[in-house]
Amino acid sequence: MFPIPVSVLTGFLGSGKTTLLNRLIKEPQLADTAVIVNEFGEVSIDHALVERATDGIIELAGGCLCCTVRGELVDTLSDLVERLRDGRIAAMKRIVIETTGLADPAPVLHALMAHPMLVRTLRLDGVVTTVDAVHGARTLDVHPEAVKQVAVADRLVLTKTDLADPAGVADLRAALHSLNPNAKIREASRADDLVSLLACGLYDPETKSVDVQRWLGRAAHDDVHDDHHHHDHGDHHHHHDTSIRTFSLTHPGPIPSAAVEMFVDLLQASYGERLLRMKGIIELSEDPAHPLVLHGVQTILHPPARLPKWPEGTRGTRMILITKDVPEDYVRKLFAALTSRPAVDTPDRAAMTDNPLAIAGLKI
Ligand SMILES: Nc1nc2c(ncn2[C@@H]2O[C@H](COP(=O)(O)OP(=O)(O)OP(=O)(O)O)[C@@H](O)[C@H]2O)c(=O)[nH]1
Repeated sequence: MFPIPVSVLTGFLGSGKTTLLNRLIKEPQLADTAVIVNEFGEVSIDHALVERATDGIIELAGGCLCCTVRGELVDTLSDLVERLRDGRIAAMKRIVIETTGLADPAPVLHALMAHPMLVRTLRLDGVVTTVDAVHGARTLDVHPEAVKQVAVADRLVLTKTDLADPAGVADLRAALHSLNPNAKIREASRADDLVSLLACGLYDPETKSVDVQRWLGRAAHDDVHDDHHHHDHGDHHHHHDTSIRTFSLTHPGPIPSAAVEMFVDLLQASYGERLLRMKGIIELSEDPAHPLVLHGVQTILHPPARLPKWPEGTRGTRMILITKDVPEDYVRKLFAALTSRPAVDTPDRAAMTDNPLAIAGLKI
């Protein structure tokens, strides 16, 4: 039964991790796979979006997998191993951990390679990193986490090549190759043999760049000093990058599609690529029985999808926004106005619809 191979699935915000995971777990050969997804934000959306009828999906709540819930990841894995040992759960062939898009993968890998109990029972079997072909190059320039995710990978999966300009894709491939010459690059649209994507062999930091070895070393250092100086390691940019914020918006009742459209249009027009990620499950007035799933990734709004029914009988609208330099207060007021829940000093939807940009007291 042991050691159980563990795959880490990482990649920047909205780069297609869950989409790939959904394809993977449908493969019959991967039927006995436990999936651990890292939930971000206060409301649960990711769980609803991983398409699996049975359980076997474990959610880690709150924040970034690499820092705040690293302890929780270790606890979850230890607990899983315990339950396997005494037969409380059926044997599994593999564990897949999907990190959040902003996660620095180094501490997660370090935990898997250095934790005394986990190294005996689990075997890190590779890191798969998704890279969005539309935004990838720019994201690598702006977000150091994205560079690390690429650098630690065994396999790089290019997503959204169907939406990208081919010359840009060629440049991106070259950039990826120079960041991580040993990783195989595949296109999600062509990845027919999905199972082989996961089986990478024992994870070997030696084949990675010198930077990766330094990052992993740094993660070890973090462990030793965990209690004392949590936040003073320069590599943890997202802790210090206070301009990046995650917040959620909820509304208990249905929302007209025109209001949803206006909300998303205004946000995208105003903030563009600063709207790093938007993810929502929406109860539409026009069709409340079928949840609408919205995915925004920087400047792109993907075609909305419908779920056949509400997960766990929950209705209403939940949205998660991950933003850079976007005033949360403005977004909240806009959402309140469009959902006809006027906050103090905020006009209602009718007033907004007439002249949405002229909201008293609101500046973009
Ligand atoms: N056209 C196209 N869309 C894709 C592709 N891969 C993913 N998407 C879309 O991109 C959006 C985001 O995909 P997800 O799989 O949720 O991305 P993620 O990396 O899990 O996102 P996070 O929740 O931020 O971690 C969804 O609307 C997907 O349908 C692709 O290869 N082509």
